[in-house]
Amino acid sequence: MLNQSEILKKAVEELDKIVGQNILLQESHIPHLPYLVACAREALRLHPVAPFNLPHVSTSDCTVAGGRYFIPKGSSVLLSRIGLGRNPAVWEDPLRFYPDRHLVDRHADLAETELRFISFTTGRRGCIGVGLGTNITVMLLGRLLQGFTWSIPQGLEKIDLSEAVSLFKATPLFAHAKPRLNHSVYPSLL
Ligand code: HEM
Repeated sequence: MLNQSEILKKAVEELDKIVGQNILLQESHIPHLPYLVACAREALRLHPVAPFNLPHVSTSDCTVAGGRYFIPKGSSVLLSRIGLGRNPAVWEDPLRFYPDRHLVDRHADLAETELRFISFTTGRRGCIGVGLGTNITVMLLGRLLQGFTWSIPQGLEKIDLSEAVSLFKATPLFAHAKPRLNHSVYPSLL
Protein backbone atom coordinates (compact mmCIF):
# COMPACT_ATOMS: atom_id res chain seq x y z
CA MET A 1 0.00 0.00 0.00
CA LEU A 2 2.98 2.28 0.61
CA ASN A 3 4.07 1.65 -2.98
CA GLN A 4 0.63 2.67 -4.30
CA SER A 5 -0.31 5.83 -2.44
CA GLU A 6 -3.81 6.02 -4.01
CA ILE A 7 -4.72 2.70 -2.35
CA LEU A 8 -3.40 3.83 1.03
CA LYS A 9 -5.30 7.12 0.68
CA LYS A 10 -8.57 5.35 -0.22
CA ALA A 11 -8.34 3.06 2.83
CA VAL A 12 -7.60 5.99 5.18
CA GLU A 13 -10.46 8.03 3.68
CA GLU A 14 -12.87 5.14 4.31
CA LEU A 15 -11.67 4.92 7.94
CA ASP A 16 -12.05 8.68 8.43
CA LYS A 17 -15.58 8.59 6.97
CA ILE A 18 -16.82 5.58 8.95
CA VAL A 19 -14.84 5.83 12.21
CA GLY A 20 -13.67 9.45 12.27
CA GLN A 21 -10.61 10.73 14.11
CA ASN A 22 -11.99 11.04 17.65
CA ILE A 23 -12.24 7.35 18.55
CA LEU A 24 -10.17 4.32 17.59
CA LEU A 25 -11.52 1.73 15.18
CA GLN A 26 -13.76 -0.83 16.94
CA GLU A 27 -14.82 -4.33 15.83
CA SER A 28 -18.35 -3.05 15.24
CA HIS A 29 -17.05 -0.82 12.41
CA ILE A 30 -15.63 -3.73 10.38
CA PRO A 31 -18.86 -4.56 8.44
CA HIS A 32 -18.90 -0.93 7.26
CA LEU A 33 -15.32 -0.98 5.96
CA PRO A 34 -15.44 -3.07 2.74
CA TYR A 35 -12.35 -1.45 1.22
CA LEU A 36 -10.23 -2.14 4.31
CA VAL A 37 -11.40 -5.79 4.31
CA ALA A 38 -10.60 -5.94 0.56
CA CYS A 39 -7.06 -4.69 1.28
CA ALA A 40 -6.54 -7.47 3.84
CA ARG A 41 -7.96 -10.08 1.41
CA GLU A 42 -5.65 -8.85 -1.33
CA ALA A 43 -2.62 -9.12 0.99
CA LEU A 44 -3.55 -12.73 1.85
CA ARG A 45 -4.05 -13.55 -1.87
CA LEU A 46 -0.82 -12.03 -3.17
CA HIS A 47 1.49 -12.48 -0.19
CA PRO A 48 0.67 -15.82 1.48
CA VAL A 49 2.36 -16.68 4.73
CA ALA A 50 3.76 -20.01 3.44
CA PRO A 51 4.09 -21.78 0.06
CA PHE A 52 1.62 -24.61 0.85
CA ASN A 53 -1.30 -25.36 3.15
CA LEU A 54 -1.04 -28.10 5.78
CA PRO A 55 -0.90 -31.56 4.13
CA HIS A 56 -4.06 -33.68 4.10
CA VAL A 57 -4.39 -37.39 3.23
CA SER A 58 -7.24 -38.59 1.00
CA THR A 59 -9.35 -41.19 2.79
CA SER A 60 -10.77 -42.67 -0.45
CA ASP A 61 -10.20 -42.59 -4.22
CA CYS A 62 -11.65 -39.41 -5.70
CA THR A 63 -11.55 -37.10 -8.71
CA VAL A 64 -11.48 -33.30 -8.59
CA ALA A 65 -11.89 -30.42 -11.05
CA GLY A 66 -14.74 -32.06 -12.94
CA GLY A 67 -12.92 -35.41 -13.27
CA ARG A 68 -9.66 -33.96 -14.59
CA TYR A 69 -7.54 -35.25 -11.72
CA PHE A 70 -7.72 -38.69 -10.08
CA ILE A 71 -6.43 -38.78 -6.47
CA PRO A 72 -5.94 -42.32 -5.13
CA LYS A 73 -6.78 -43.17 -1.52
CA GLY A 74 -3.84 -42.49 0.82
CA SER A 75 -2.32 -39.63 -1.25
CA SER A 76 -0.79 -36.65 0.54
CA VAL A 77 -2.52 -33.57 -0.84
CA LEU A 78 -0.88 -30.16 -0.70
CA LEU A 79 -2.36 -26.99 -2.17
CA SER A 80 -0.02 -24.31 -3.52
CA ARG A 81 -0.93 -20.92 -2.11
CA ILE A 82 0.98 -19.19 -4.91
CA GLY A 83 -0.53 -21.45 -7.56
CA LEU A 84 -4.03 -20.52 -6.41
CA GLY A 85 -3.64 -16.88 -5.39
CA ARG A 86 -1.58 -15.90 -8.43
CA ASN A 87 -3.37 -18.09 -10.98
CA PRO A 88 -3.80 -16.00 -14.17
CA ALA A 89 -6.77 -18.16 -15.20
CA VAL A 90 -8.64 -16.89 -12.13
CA TRP A 91 -7.14 -13.48 -11.36
CA GLU A 92 -6.73 -10.75 -13.94
CA ASP A 93 -3.25 -9.17 -13.73
CA PRO A 94 -2.50 -11.50 -10.77
CA LEU A 95 0.73 -9.86 -9.59
CA ARG A 96 -0.92 -6.45 -9.19
CA PHE A 97 -1.99 -5.48 -5.65
CA TYR A 98 -5.52 -4.36 -6.48
CA PRO A 99 -8.02 -4.58 -3.56
CA ASP A 100 -10.97 -3.48 -5.73
CA ARG A 101 -11.07 -6.96 -7.29
CA HIS A 102 -12.60 -8.19 -4.00
CA LEU A 103 -15.39 -5.60 -4.04
CA VAL A 104 -17.29 -7.34 -6.85
CA ASP A 105 -18.74 -9.78 -4.31
CA ARG A 106 -18.93 -7.98 -1.00
CA HIS A 107 -17.08 -10.05 1.62
CA ALA A 108 -17.83 -9.74 5.33
CA ASP A 109 -14.67 -11.62 6.31
CA LEU A 110 -11.39 -12.98 4.99
CA ALA A 111 -12.67 -16.50 4.26
CA GLU A 112 -12.38 -17.75 0.66
CA THR A 113 -14.63 -20.77 0.51
CA GLU A 114 -14.17 -21.20 -3.28
CA LEU A 115 -10.41 -21.66 -2.63
CA ARG A 116 -9.49 -19.06 -5.28
CA PHE A 117 -6.76 -18.28 -2.77
CA ILE A 118 -5.98 -19.78 0.63
CA SER A 119 -6.79 -17.90 3.80
CA PHE A 120 -8.61 -20.25 6.20
CA THR A 121 -9.32 -23.01 3.64
CA THR A 122 -12.69 -24.72 3.86
CA GLY A 123 -14.46 -27.98 4.65
CA ARG A 124 -14.28 -30.25 7.67
CA ARG A 125 -10.66 -29.44 8.52
CA GLY A 126 -10.90 -25.75 7.65
CA CYS A 127 -9.95 -23.15 10.25
CA ILE A 128 -12.42 -22.74 13.11
CA GLY A 129 -11.14 -19.22 13.81
CA VAL A 130 -12.49 -17.34 10.76
CA GLY A 131 -14.35 -14.71 12.80
CA LEU A 132 -11.59 -14.09 15.34
CA GLY A 133 -8.84 -14.30 12.68
CA THR A 134 -10.69 -11.77 10.51
CA ASN A 135 -11.23 -9.40 13.43
CA ILE A 136 -7.62 -9.55 14.61
CA THR A 137 -6.22 -9.02 11.10
CA VAL A 138 -8.58 -6.21 10.06
CA MET A 139 -8.35 -4.44 13.44
CA LEU A 140 -4.55 -4.48 13.27
CA LEU A 141 -4.38 -3.18 9.70
CA GLY A 142 -7.14 -0.63 10.32
CA ARG A 143 -5.67 0.80 13.51
CA LEU A 144 -2.21 1.07 11.94
CA LEU A 145 -3.73 3.05 9.05
CA GLN A 146 -6.06 5.14 11.20
CA GLY A 147 -3.49 5.95 13.87
CA PHE A 148 -0.47 6.81 11.76
CA THR A 149 0.51 8.54 8.54
CA TRP A 150 2.81 6.04 6.82
CA SER A 151 5.55 6.91 4.38
CA ILE A 152 8.55 5.36 2.67
CA PRO A 153 11.78 6.31 4.50
CA GLN A 154 13.80 9.15 3.00
CA GLY A 155 16.24 8.03 0.34
CA LEU A 156 14.10 5.07 -0.79
CA GLU A 157 11.87 5.19 -3.86
CA LYS A 158 9.81 2.07 -3.18
CA ILE A 159 9.45 -0.64 -0.56
CA ASP A 160 11.37 -3.67 -1.88
CA LEU A 161 8.81 -6.49 -2.08
CA SER A 162 11.14 -9.23 -3.31
CA GLU A 163 10.59 -12.56 -1.56
CA ALA A 164 12.88 -15.06 0.16
CA VAL A 165 12.31 -18.78 -0.61
CA SER A 166 10.05 -18.90 2.48
CA LEU A 167 7.88 -16.19 0.81
CA PHE A 168 8.73 -13.79 3.65
CA LYS A 169 10.12 -10.42 2.58
CA ALA A 170 13.75 -10.87 1.54
CA THR A 171 14.74 -7.62 3.28
CA PRO A 172 13.33 -6.17 6.52
CA LEU A 173 10.50 -3.65 6.24
CA PHE A 174 11.33 -0.08 7.26
CA ALA A 175 8.56 2.50 7.08
CA HIS A 176 8.05 5.90 8.66
CA ALA A 177 5.03 6.29 10.97
CA LYS A 178 3.77 9.64 12.24
CA PRO A 179 0.83 9.88 14.68
CA ARG A 180 -2.17 11.47 12.93
CA LEU A 181 -4.80 11.56 15.72
CA ASN A 182 -5.10 13.76 18.79
CA HIS A 183 -2.84 12.25 21.47
CA SER A 184 -5.82 11.71 23.81
CA VAL A 185 -7.23 9.11 21.37
CA TYR A 186 -4.26 6.76 21.80
CA PRO A 187 -4.62 4.30 24.69
CA SER A 188 -2.20 5.03 27.53
CA LEU A 189 0.74 2.64 27.72
CA LEU A 190 1.07 3.20 31.49
C1 HEM B 1 -5.77 -14.67 10.20
C2 HEM B 1 -5.84 -15.67 11.10
C3 HEM B 1 -5.89 -17.14 10.73
C4 HEM B 1 -5.62 -17.78 9.55
C5 HEM B 1 -5.17 -17.16 8.21
C6 HEM B 1 -5.84 -19.20 9.77
C7 HEM B 1 -5.67 -20.18 8.80
C8 HEM B 1 -5.81 -21.53 9.04
C9 HEM B 1 -5.55 -22.56 8.06
C10 HEM B 1 -5.09 -22.32 6.63
C11 HEM B 1 -5.80 -23.76 8.65
C12 HEM B 1 -5.64 -25.13 8.02
C13 HEM B 1 -6.92 -25.61 7.41
C14 HEM B 1 -6.69 -26.83 6.55
O1 HEM B 1 -5.72 -27.56 6.76
O2 HEM B 1 -7.49 -27.07 5.64
C15 HEM B 1 -6.22 -23.49 10.01
C16 HEM B 1 -6.56 -24.47 10.91
C17 HEM B 1 -7.00 -24.20 12.18
N1 HEM B 1 -7.16 -22.97 12.77
FE1 HEM B 1 -6.75 -21.18 11.91
N2 HEM B 1 -6.25 -19.38 11.06
C18 HEM B 1 -6.31 -18.16 11.69
C19 HEM B 1 -6.72 -17.90 12.98
C20 HEM B 1 -7.19 -18.85 13.85
C21 HEM B 1 -7.74 -18.57 15.17
C22 HEM B 1 -7.89 -17.16 15.75
C23 HEM B 1 -8.08 -19.77 15.72
C24 HEM B 1 -8.71 -20.10 17.06
C25 HEM B 1 -9.30 -19.25 17.81
C26 HEM B 1 -7.73 -20.81 14.76
C27 HEM B 1 -7.92 -22.16 14.95
C28 HEM B 1 -7.62 -23.16 14.05
C29 HEM B 1 -7.77 -24.60 14.30
C30 HEM B 1 -8.24 -25.24 15.59
C31 HEM B 1 -7.39 -25.26 13.13
C32 HEM B 1 -7.36 -26.77 12.88
C33 HEM B 1 -8.71 -27.21 12.29
C34 HEM B 1 -8.72 -28.74 12.06
O3 HEM B 1 -7.71 -29.32 11.68
O4 HEM B 1 -9.79 -29.34 12.24
N3 HEM B 1 -7.21 -20.21 13.65
N4 HEM B 1 -6.22 -22.13 10.23
